[in-house]
Amino acid sequence: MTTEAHTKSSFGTAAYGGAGWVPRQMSHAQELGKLWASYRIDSEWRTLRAVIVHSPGPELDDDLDLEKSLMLEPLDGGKAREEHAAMCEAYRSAGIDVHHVRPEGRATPNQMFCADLFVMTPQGAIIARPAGQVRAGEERMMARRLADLGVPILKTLTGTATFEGADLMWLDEHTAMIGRGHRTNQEAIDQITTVLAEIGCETIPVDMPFGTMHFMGMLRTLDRNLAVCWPRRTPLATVRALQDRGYNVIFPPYEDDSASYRAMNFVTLGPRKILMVAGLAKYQDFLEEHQIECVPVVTDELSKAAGSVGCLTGVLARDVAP
Ligand SMILES: NC(=O)NCCC[C@H](N)C(=O)O
Repeated sequence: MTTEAHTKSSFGTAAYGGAGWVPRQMSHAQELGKLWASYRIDSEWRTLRAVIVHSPGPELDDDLDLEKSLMLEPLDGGKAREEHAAMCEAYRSAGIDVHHVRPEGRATPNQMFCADLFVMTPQGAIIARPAGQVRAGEERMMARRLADLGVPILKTLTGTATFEGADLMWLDEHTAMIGRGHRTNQEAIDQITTVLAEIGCETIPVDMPFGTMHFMGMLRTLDRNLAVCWPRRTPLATVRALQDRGYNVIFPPYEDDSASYRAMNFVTLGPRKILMVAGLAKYQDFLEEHQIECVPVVTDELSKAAGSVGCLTGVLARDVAP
């Protein structure tokens, strides 16, 4: 039977461009905080508002093959979980919202390193594509949770691109620097350069030395005009780009690889305030001499998995430039 709706012409109706049609009113950027959640970052130092973490579960109790699972030493799952819970509490005490990935099924042992699984931009997230086979798919759990939280996903990497979020740092509101190295390849840099250009941002790639893991370990930003870099490891182009933007670049005392790595693995809570690994008195003294307020958390057990505060923390939202 033919109904009236099927015989009447659709020409001139709103659905086909007629006078009743109301075009979309706002740009994507304007819709952040309205249709989409307002999570975004345009710096590494403005006040931190929200993070995403994965609190490790039974996956750390397995008898892990250290090399295959990219760990440094066997770790005690119970202690690691306690340390992780204390880190989350430190964020909450600082007034920061803590979201959890809650992966479906049993998590993989590195799922807790959330900083590697995405990176935020001024207009949404870029989903990472971890370089090692053992971490493949962790990003899917992150993407699902980000979508649930209302975070727009600007890009999921394709082809054979590999990128880990800890390789991208914001130098200013319009400029990101990416470390090309063990975890992030040129194909990923090309794709990220394109997507960031679409939102008016420039991408500067720099090469990292063999034997290093992430760019995060070479550059941390403490304030609008203060950055800390790893002596002799940070690319010249990074230090110069920071100085050109008015940063005072400081270099902490070098002790040994392990201590220096953990010392750089902090998260900036806001201008001149950081959440850092406890037990690094020399570095803490150095930072305090530069008027940095340090909030220490113990990560002795978690560090055996080759990552610490910075790696465990997916930064979701900071205040943005006015
Ligand atoms: N950003 C980081 O430094 N993440 C640490 C990742 C450790 C993990 N075991 C890995 O090798 O991928």
